[in-house]
Amino acid sequence: MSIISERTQAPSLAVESFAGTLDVLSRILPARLLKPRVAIVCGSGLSTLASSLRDVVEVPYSSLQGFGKSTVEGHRSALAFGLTGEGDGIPVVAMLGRFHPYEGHSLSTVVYPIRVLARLGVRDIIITNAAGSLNPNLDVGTIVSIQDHLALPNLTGFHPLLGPTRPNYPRFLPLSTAYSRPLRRLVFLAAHALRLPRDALAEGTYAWVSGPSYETPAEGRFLSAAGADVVGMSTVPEVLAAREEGINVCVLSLVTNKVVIPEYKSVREEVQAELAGKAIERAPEAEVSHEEVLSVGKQKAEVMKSLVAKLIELIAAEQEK
Ligand SMILES: O=P(O)(O)O[C@H]1O[C@H](CO)[C@@H](O)[C@H]1O
Ligand SMILES: Nc1nc2[nH]cnc2c(=O)[nH]1
Repeated sequence: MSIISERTQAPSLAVESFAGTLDVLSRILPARLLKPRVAIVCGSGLSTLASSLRDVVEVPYSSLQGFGKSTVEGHRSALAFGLTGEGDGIPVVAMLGRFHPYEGHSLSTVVYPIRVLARLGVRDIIITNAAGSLNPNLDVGTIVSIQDHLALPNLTGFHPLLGPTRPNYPRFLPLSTAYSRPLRRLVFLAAHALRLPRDALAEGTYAWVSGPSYETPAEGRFLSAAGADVVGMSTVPEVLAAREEGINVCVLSLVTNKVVIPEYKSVREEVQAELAGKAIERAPEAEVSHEEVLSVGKQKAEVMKSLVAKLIELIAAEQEK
């Protein structure tokens, strides 16, 4: 998959086979689950976000035309339809696993499920991810409500909305209000209702990179200097497709590791200190791993789950107004 082939394949049109997908869903799902009002995208290690749903019907991606297969550990490959909240319940759909371009998926495949969710009637989407911290104030375990993004791939031609103009879609999508302010407000109200500690939830900007390598320290400093607080390899294409489809977007990043390590010191300083007989303060040389990312996801699963469940309740109440 090269940028050129992405450009020339008219990505937004290539794999659209909505009728088939919707037909399968309408045959499998009971009527009360077929029209979800809110969707969740579960990030790396966060599939348990859907475990608070009841009356769940899981539909494997393999049975849905146009869907790829998630190949990353910590991502399953199914849609989970279910209910949350009291009484009749609020119909919700969760993507248990997403697609990343680094897996070899085209950008059109990456965003295809979002377009299907739009056709099911989803009006609000909560997109979650695991991310590295670029901001010294954001510690591992912090949940970050994303208010903006910095997407170098988009600015340099790797963009999910490239392709011929389509009827009923904006040619030039504005993004200045992509991260819904009303939904971000509800995130903080949900945290308040749950009495989460003040530092459990922060606000910040997400940098999208293609991966699959993690950042070098210099890349981390670069993204931080450019204004990003956390970095990850997903989410932004989904946000763009959701906005193009008219869905309100809320993004929650779980900080799973630090990318910018403030104590960074040069080897030269270390050697000079050593030669001068001074005590050597070695720079930490930690390496991030996907196992570490998944393990933080596991540790924080409960708090993420309760925040998302409360947020859905508040969203549903707003939808009813
Ligand atoms: O963004 P999600 O899918 O949560 O996953 C994040 O974790 C993986 C790296 O550990 C990358 O895929 C990165 O994007
Ligand atoms: N690019 C990137 N993605 C991540 N996902 C979880 N942690 C990281 C990280 O440090 N960098």
